[in-house]
Amino acid sequence: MSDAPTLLVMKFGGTNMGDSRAIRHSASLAGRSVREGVRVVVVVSAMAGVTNQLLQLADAAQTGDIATANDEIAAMRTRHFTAAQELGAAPDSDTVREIREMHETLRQAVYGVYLLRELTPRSRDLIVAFGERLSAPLMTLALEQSGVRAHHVTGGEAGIVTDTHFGNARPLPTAYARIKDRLSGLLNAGVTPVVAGFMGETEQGALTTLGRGGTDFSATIIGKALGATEVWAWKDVDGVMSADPRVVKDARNIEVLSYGEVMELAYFGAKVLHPLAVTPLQESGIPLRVKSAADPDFPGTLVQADPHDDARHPVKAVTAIRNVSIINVTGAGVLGVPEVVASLFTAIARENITLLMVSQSSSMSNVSLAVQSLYAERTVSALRAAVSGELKVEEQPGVAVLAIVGSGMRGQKGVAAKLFGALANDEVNILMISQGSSELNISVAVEDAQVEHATRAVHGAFALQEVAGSV
Ligand SMILES: Nc1ncnc2c1ncn2[C@@H]1O[C@H](COP(=O)(O)OP(=O)(O)O)[C@@H](O)[C@H]1O
Ligand SMILES: N[C@@H](CC(=O)OP(=O)(O)O)C(=O)O
Repeated sequence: MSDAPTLLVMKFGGTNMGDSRAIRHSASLAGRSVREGVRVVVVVSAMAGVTNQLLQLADAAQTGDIATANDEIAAMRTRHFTAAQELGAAPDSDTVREIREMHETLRQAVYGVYLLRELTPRSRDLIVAFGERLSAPLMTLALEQSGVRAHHVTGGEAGIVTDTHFGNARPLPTAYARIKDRLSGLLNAGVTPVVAGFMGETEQGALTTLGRGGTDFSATIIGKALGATEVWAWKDVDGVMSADPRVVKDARNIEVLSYGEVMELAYFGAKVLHPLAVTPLQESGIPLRVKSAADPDFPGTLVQADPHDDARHPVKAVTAIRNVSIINVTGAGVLGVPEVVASLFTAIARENITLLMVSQSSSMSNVSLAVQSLYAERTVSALRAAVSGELKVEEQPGVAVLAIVGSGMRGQKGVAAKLFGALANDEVNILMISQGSSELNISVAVEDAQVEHATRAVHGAFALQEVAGSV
């Protein structure tokens, strides 16, 4: 960064909000910049594990198991009370009262699901967003305790107005002016806004969520709205790594990535960022920094507009999506008819299912589609309905998609050969192959049981442990 930042949006994820110690440390990271005269907006995720717990208890209520749902809510309340107490909240404080009231509202919402035995995407969103609504007051408390004036708001109160795609909502163009309007007052008054991430609300005021991992997206939406100097996503890793460090022990931090590269990585399973997180930053060119909360002075990964290529190392990272199914559509001759292929894709689009990979045999007797196994049944039914018995539609489960990513592979010869060679040496069978015309990635479908050692083999073959981060 050449100039000192004037406004930073800082995102803290579930791990960095996991307990009172983690929250106090996160608050100290934000406080450090505030004390240096930087205006900071803090965006928080739910305490680690809470989002999954909320999803599970909502399902329990829907199936009639209200006792389990209530036990989970009680355990969650204890966890938030404990954190508040450890952060110094008195039993009669605003924070404790707010946490108590929110759990009561949550209990009522879950009871409604139990009575109706119905969990709509809209009610699931309302329930699942309580995690972030509950962690925001804890961050405010920690900031106030460290001498930073702070005030928390929900995503809707912060101005994040979205469409009505519950569970996967997108900001409306009007959101940006509204966010600026809502948050500037606090910032101008010297108050640090704490925004509950992951959520927005419709024009009618119904709560929406932005998809799993959506707090990254909340932060970049706010960053764009306020014209932030940078957006900082604090993580439990050094930055974006050359592979998932849980799978590849010697994965290295990548110093610089382009928006496009990060999107490919996130799309192909690198859980480190939400796939759409960089999209709000693309037009304005605002950089995103992925930083380690454990090592705040380490520069982490800078994500920016320009590619930063190193001709010697065209591939920057290897990543994988697990739990994938290949859907094979076969039927000699029929698939050669353009209308038939069009009807397959129309059926998929109608179901709003994301295709991870597509390939068609040149004899036109087979089309293979890779989808997350979660959507396999729906995909098979939709395709069978679309081709009405003329073609065979079958699921092949137990697949994973492995991708190598890097803008430097554009026009480079031998990259695919090296990938296939590494997989062959490791006795990994390739089920499908695809390369986008942008040449930012090459992806292959392999058996899920082989994906971890395949990832390590590919990481080694491209010598990522030696070069990533040293560009
Ligand atoms: N290429 C990668 N680089 C860094 N982390 C990765 C990568 N792929 C997967 N991960 C995983 O992503 C995790 C961080 O993402 P996440 O837990 O969603 O962050 P947070 O909740 O703190 O925002 C890491 O613990 C790591 O295991
Ligand atoms: N809590 C939400 C949103 C989120 O972004 O969380 P995290 O930052 O912990 O990945 C989720 O689990 O999906």
